[in-house]
This record gives sequence, structure tokens and C-alpha cells, in this order.
Amino acid sequence: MAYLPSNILLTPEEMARADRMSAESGIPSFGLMRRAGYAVAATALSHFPAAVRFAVLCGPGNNGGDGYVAARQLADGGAEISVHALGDPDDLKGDAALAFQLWGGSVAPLREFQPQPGDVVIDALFGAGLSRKVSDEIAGVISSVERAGVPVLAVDLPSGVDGRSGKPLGAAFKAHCTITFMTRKPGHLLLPGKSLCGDIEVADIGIPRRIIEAAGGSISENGPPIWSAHLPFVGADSHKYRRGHLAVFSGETSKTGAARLSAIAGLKTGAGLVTLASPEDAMAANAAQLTAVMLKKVDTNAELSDWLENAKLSAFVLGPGFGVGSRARDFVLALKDSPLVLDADGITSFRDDPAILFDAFEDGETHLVLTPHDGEFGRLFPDIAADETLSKPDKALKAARRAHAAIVYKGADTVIASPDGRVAINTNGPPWLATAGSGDVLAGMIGAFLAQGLPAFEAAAAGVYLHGEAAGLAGPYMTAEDLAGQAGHAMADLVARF
Ligand SMILES: NC(=O)C1=CN([C@@H]2O[C@H](COP(=O)(O)OP(=O)(O)OC[C@H]3O[C@@H](n4cnc5c(N)ncnc54)[C@H](O)[C@@H]3O)[C@@H](O)[C@H]2O)[C@@H](O)CC1
Ligand SMILES: [K+]
Repeated sequence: MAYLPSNILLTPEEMARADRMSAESGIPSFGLMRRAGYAVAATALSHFPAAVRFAVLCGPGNNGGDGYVAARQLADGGAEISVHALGDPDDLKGDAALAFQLWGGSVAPLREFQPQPGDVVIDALFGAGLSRKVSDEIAGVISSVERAGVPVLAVDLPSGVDGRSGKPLGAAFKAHCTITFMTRKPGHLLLPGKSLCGDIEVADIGIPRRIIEAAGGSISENGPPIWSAHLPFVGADSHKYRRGHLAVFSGETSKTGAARLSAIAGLKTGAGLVTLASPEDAMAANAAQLTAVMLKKVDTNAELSDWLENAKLSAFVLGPGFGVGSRARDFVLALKDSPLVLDADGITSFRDDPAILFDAFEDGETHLVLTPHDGEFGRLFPDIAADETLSKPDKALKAARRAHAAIVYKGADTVIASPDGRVAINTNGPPWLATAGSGDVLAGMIGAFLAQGLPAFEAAAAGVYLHGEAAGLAGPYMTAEDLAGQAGHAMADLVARF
């Protein structure tokens, strides 16, 4: 899939700003609509060469305008077309009214639309301007199209999908493919929007890159442009300490596997040294299964303080298999001045009083990374989790600001947020990443990037990306061990790209 002009995503509001800025810079707005409509027509023909009829459903705004232009273009090419409109087309304003004139053919009311075998629906009802729940009438049309099983090409977004959050407002089309303009919107990447878009194409309709960049906020697709400048150069003269020393805390004897997965992933992600800090009762279990990872007995707060004073440790992972309770809280508070990935039990240990954690990491550059899945997010940030008006990026960003931490809000559409306002949506994770131990591997990868000197947000985003790449290499039947095992290959591929 091509995407222009980089990994920037624009919310609907930012896209409207780009639209205004391009009009102010002298670019005729109807030219943009015409190119958008032509792109829709070209995509319709290339994706659906066997269509008997293109049924174009046009809404009351500029999304509908794109539909009228596409209808004219397809009709001029000899295709059979029907056009159905929501509302009276004579009420259209501005560019959409011009597009309707350009169409010049007949238009039937939307409620009369009956999908027929051989139809391809071009959904131009709503795009970026969807502002409220769709009516029962529109929901009825959406379900009749679904029942008929005819394919849908969505213009900009499947109508009903909120471009900011990816959430359906009432009902939404499930498109076979979606064509959007200049850049994708967060709703194309976030669930469930992502699964309603089908294949996504991005057409360049002529808004200059400088305008897209100026209109864009801080949300982007996760990828190397965000963090590659911080990747360490792994050269022949790199002394192992320059790649950092990662410490991973092991749980008690019956729960040591999770921390070992983190540790091995950390080593393969390029940490120079990795030490597993183990309670005494788990030393034997850990020793029996480790080679390149070192082992250190750390039972008490005093032993931890002593170790922190005397060893040269760069970053820490605490949580996988660690156990929930006061020992986790004490250890985390002792680590408050160090780069730390707090995962799983480490997060849950603060559910009764999250402010203790947030206050402890308030000072200095952001150096805490929290990696909650939905359940853990709700334990630390119950009010944010419950706020239905917020999108996943909004939630992650609010949490990051409150916690003074980079947040990795996990899921099939993992979002990474920084207190400074940057947000990235990850897209390279295959579905088989949802496997036991996968989160432990991720924590180790992020820890290794912290140990190699990446700032918290960059380490978190790079770790999430590497995790997706490693899963791609490991394949659908992978175990978490395989995933950790592929981290080195994924790292080598990444380093070779820069
Ligand atoms: N640079 C750009 O942003 C460009 C945008 N274009 C198109 O313009 C679209 C945005 O146009 P608009 O801002 O006019 O927005 P839309 O056409 O998406 O929708 C706005 C209209 O729908 C109504 N509406 C919103 N929610 C509704 C609901 N639930 N039920 C009934 N009516 C509802 C609004 O009152 C308004 O009349 C984009 O999605 C894209 O397709 C293109 O024409 C080319 C350039
Ligand atoms: K649409």
C-alpha cells in the first residue's frame, strides 16, 4: 500500500484545516474534489472490472461531491450508473453543488435504493464530516447492502466510521476497499474502523506536502521515521557497555518463565548485557535455563539498593511474572530515577493508589514506560478508560500526561503516547501476536532500547515495531520463545535499513 506523504495521519479536523490552508494558498478547492472523484472512479474500475452497475450513494456534503464527480467520470467511460442521494441535491452548497451539476444525470432518493446482483456500491454518504449517529434510514440502507452481499468501495471512510476514533457512529458500511486522500486518518488504523475499511488506497489529489505537514498534529503511524535516528550504531568497535546493561526482575520459583522471555528478548534486541535479578528461591530454576543472560540474587530492598549502587545498570524491566504486591511497589519506588519498563504485575501492584507511581516518576525527562493491555489500563486509569467520548489515542495521551510516562496501550491496534503530545498507532502486528508470553517479550525489547539510550517514547515505539516485525518472521504458529528468538533477525533487518 502506498501512503502519501509519509507516516503522518490527519484527524478529520486537521484534514479540514489542510483543506482551508490549500484554498488560502490559491489552490482551487473544486480541483481537489475533481481529482478525488477521478481517483474514486479509477479505483472502482481497477478493483471491480466485472461490475454490472456502479450504485453511487451521495451524501449532503463534500463526500457526496466526490461521489457525483466519480459518477460522471464512470458514466463518460461507458459504465452503467445509478445515483441515490441523501436529502435534496438542490440543497447542496459550494463544491458539492458544482459536482452535482457536473453529474447532470438523474438522482433517486436514498431510501429507494435496492441493491441488485452485480452492483458495486460507491459509498459517498459521509467522510470526514460525519458528526453524529447515522439515522435509522441510513442504517437500514447499510444493512440492506450487507444482506445483498454486494461489494462496497468507500470514499474517504466507510460511512458511519468516525475518522478520529475508528468507532462506528450508529452503523457503518463494511467496505471491500476504501480510497482516501493525501493521508490516512486515525480511524483507518484504529479498531474497529480498520476492519471496516478493507484495502486502503491513498490518492494524491494535489495538496502540497508542506500544507499536510503544517496541518498535521502529532498522530502518526508507528515506524522508523519516529525513532530511527536514535538507534545505536552497532559497529565492530562497540564496547559491550555502550550497548547498555538491562536488568530484568524474575518472579518466584513457580513463575520465572515470563522474566526469562523478557531477558532473552532484551539480549537479542541489542542490550550489551542482560542480568536477571532473581529471588533466592528461584535462583536454581533460573540458573538451569540461562546461558548468555547473567543471574543475580536480589531478594530484599537492601539487596536491591546495594546492587543499584555498585553495578552499572542502564535500564530495568519489572512486572512479567513478578507477583502483585508491596515488594513490587517497593522495588519500583527504588528505581524511580532509572529508565524502567513497568508491565503486567508491576502495573497491577499500583491499582489501589496509582498516584504513588505517577508522582515517583514525575521528575526529569520521561523515563518510565507503562505497557498496559485493556484490563491493566482500566486498573491504573479507571476514569480515562470509562470515558466513551475519547478515542484510544486520546486515552493513551491523557494517561501519559497523568503518569509522566510513555504509554504503550496494547491491543490489535497498539497506541504509543508520550507526555509531550506525540502519539503513534502501530500497524505491523500480525493477529498471531496475541499469544501467551508475547507481552513479556515486548517488555524486554523496550527495555533493551532504553538500555541502549533511546528516550522513553522512542524506545517504546521502536519496541512495539520490532515486536511486530519479529512476529512476522516467526510466522502464525510461533510461540513466545520463537518470537524472542526472531528479535535478533528483526533487529538485523532494521539496522541494515539505516
Ligand atoms: N482536502 C479535503 O479535505 C478534501 C475533501 N474531500 C471530501 O470532502 C469530505 C468532507 O466533506 P464535508 O466536510 O462536507 O463532510 P461530509 O461530506 O463527510 O459530511 C458533511 C455533511 O453531512 C452531514 N452529516 C454529518 N453527520 C451526519 C449524520 N449522521 N446524518 C446525516 N447527516 C450528517 C453534515 O451536516 C454535512 O452536511 C471528505 O471526506 C472527502 O470525501 C474532497 O472533496 C477533496 C478534498
Ligand atoms: K464514505
